[in-house]
Amino acid sequence: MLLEHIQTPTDLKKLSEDQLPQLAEEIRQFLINSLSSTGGHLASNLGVVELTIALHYLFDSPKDKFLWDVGHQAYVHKLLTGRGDQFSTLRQYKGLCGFPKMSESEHDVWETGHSSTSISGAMGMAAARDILGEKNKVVAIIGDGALTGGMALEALNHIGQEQKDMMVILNDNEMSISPNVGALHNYLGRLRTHRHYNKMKAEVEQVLKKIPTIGEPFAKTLERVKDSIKFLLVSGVLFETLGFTYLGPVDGHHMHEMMECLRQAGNTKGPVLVHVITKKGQGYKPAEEDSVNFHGVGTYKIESGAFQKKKANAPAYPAVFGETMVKLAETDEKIVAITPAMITGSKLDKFQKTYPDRCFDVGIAEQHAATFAAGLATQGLKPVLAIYSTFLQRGYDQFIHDVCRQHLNVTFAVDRAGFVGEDGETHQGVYDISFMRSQPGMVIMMPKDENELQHMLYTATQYNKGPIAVRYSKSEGEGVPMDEEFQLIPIGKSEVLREGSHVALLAFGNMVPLAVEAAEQLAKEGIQAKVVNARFAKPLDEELLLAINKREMPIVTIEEGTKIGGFGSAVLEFFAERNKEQSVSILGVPDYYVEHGSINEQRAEIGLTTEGIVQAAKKCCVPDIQKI
Ligand SMILES: Cc1ncc(C[n+]2csc(CCOP(=O)(O)OP(=O)(O)O)c2C)c(N)n1
Ligand SMILES: CC(=O)[C@@H](O)[C@H](O)COP(=O)(O)O
Ligand SMILES: [Mg+2]
Repeated sequence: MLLEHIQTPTDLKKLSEDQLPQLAEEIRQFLINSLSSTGGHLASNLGVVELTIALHYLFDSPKDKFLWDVGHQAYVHKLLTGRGDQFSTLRQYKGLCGFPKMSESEHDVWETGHSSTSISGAMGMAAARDILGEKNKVVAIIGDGALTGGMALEALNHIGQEQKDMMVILNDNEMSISPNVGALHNYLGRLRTHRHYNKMKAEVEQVLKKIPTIGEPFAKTLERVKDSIKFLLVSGVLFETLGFTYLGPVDGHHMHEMMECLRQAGNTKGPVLVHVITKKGQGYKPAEEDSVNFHGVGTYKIESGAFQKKKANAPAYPAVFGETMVKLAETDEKIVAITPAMITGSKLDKFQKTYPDRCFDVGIAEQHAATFAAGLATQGLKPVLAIYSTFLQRGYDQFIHDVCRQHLNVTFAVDRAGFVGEDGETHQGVYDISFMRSQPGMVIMMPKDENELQHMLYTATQYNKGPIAVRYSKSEGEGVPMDEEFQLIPIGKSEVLREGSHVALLAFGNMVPLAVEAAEQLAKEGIQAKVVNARFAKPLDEELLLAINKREMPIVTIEEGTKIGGFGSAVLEFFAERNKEQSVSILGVPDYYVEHGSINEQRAEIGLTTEGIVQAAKKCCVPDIQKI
């Protein structure tokens, strides 16, 4: 066994090149075994085994900087940098992070989770190196999916101008989470299919050069002719025009070929783009055949690839979203759906199949997605942008500048709102209430359960006074029955679930069930809590708030979102603006990044639990009640 003797890249370099394919095989088996019980991003990592070995074998991390785009494919990198013994804790609370993490290793020089940032980061490191007069390589490793992210192209554009010595390794497996999309993807396809062109050209040159006297000059002429043809038809002309030396395409699973290509890249001045062709899920048949479902897996049986239990926290709400969208579109032909590369995660597959002309997967392009939605809305259509809370952050200016400011009728179906569990701090959907609330006229809803989600989606597509957001969590749902008919929810109106006179629990969205439980516990201690399903973080139910204030009841607000500028802040502002005395305790995400673990562990860490609500209510009840 070779892998067990590798704790650092120095250990790796002691191997002969001939031993590397065996090491690759051992790493593959390790990943397949380990992730069968922890889950994780299996398929992407199986695709970069040889590439990662070659990079650590040829270059000198951490002096040479490796930046893993998205970072979900950095498990092999972690294995080769001394973290193999931590893989049993992968993506678990206080365990190994599923993405690069500086606090874990000096070899993790750049933290990722959101896509398309590696090339910009690499350019920054290359520019800094040159200013500081240092000598080291800088390598961004980016997938074909991540390359559809606009900022990746911004970075390529800048690098081409600056001509820094650096490498961009394009890991092209034709897949994003789903099959990759876009014109760039089609272009890469032409390069992929013509990779045999290079081989054929080299063979012809070899033969010609053997012909005495005329052979050499003829070969050169032919070279020029062929290069111009290649340049026009199949070369990395896009990248070469941007000022990169384009190398490849190279077989990313052929260790020797890749080593040769990376050596050449390492000896090439200026920016180099190495086009590596890999297979997502390489070496594990179930993942090769279904890399979509093996992109991010829960636990599975190794022999068959059968998933043992749904991915941790299999969310209930996206399925309701997907079903509701199909129903709504049946009777409203103006409804169109947009997803930035998350068609399966957002459960828009059925909508895409049913209404292919009204479903747009724009690739990993959240900025474009938001402004594209704005464009659709200007023409009277009803775009529904299905977007994870955390990824909406990528389209924030477009949200403000193109949608809100123009008061366009765009529905934001903000999925994975709140804690997301194992993906951790880069993916927590805890800022959207705060960053959306700042926009004049914005409407922000969150359902207490799956049934209310369908009504909120219906309400949003009927609403025509500007943008509206329905956020829903990664919770496993409440399993409530679904009404047959859609109901309109009056904008800004809350729902009182339980009357009480000692304290008012204003719960937003998926926090409502916790508040109901807390009220039942409080009642056992003689404290009568009023429980309100807030439904809206904007606009607030002013009538309800004033009535609570009039009865001098303390308020506890509860939201799975940052306390800074969230729903609780809105309630505080409401009373402050009216110079009203009012006790408000805000339960929410404190001012720090909550790391990976299960959703329940994350909630427990910050006291966003039934017990946490009980304690907060007791603390703010009127003094004589506290004696109870
Ligand atoms: C800004 C942003 N949007 C969406 C995602 C979700 N996401 C994670 S991986 C992925 C696909 C990445 O495809 P690619 O870069 O080709 O990597 P592969 O998994 O094929 O190795 C997507 C869309 C993300 N991480 N960041
Ligand atoms: C790495 C990445 O950003 C995605 O794969 C993300 O992990 C998907 O999240 P869900 O599993 O919640 O769809
Ligand atoms: Mg890919």
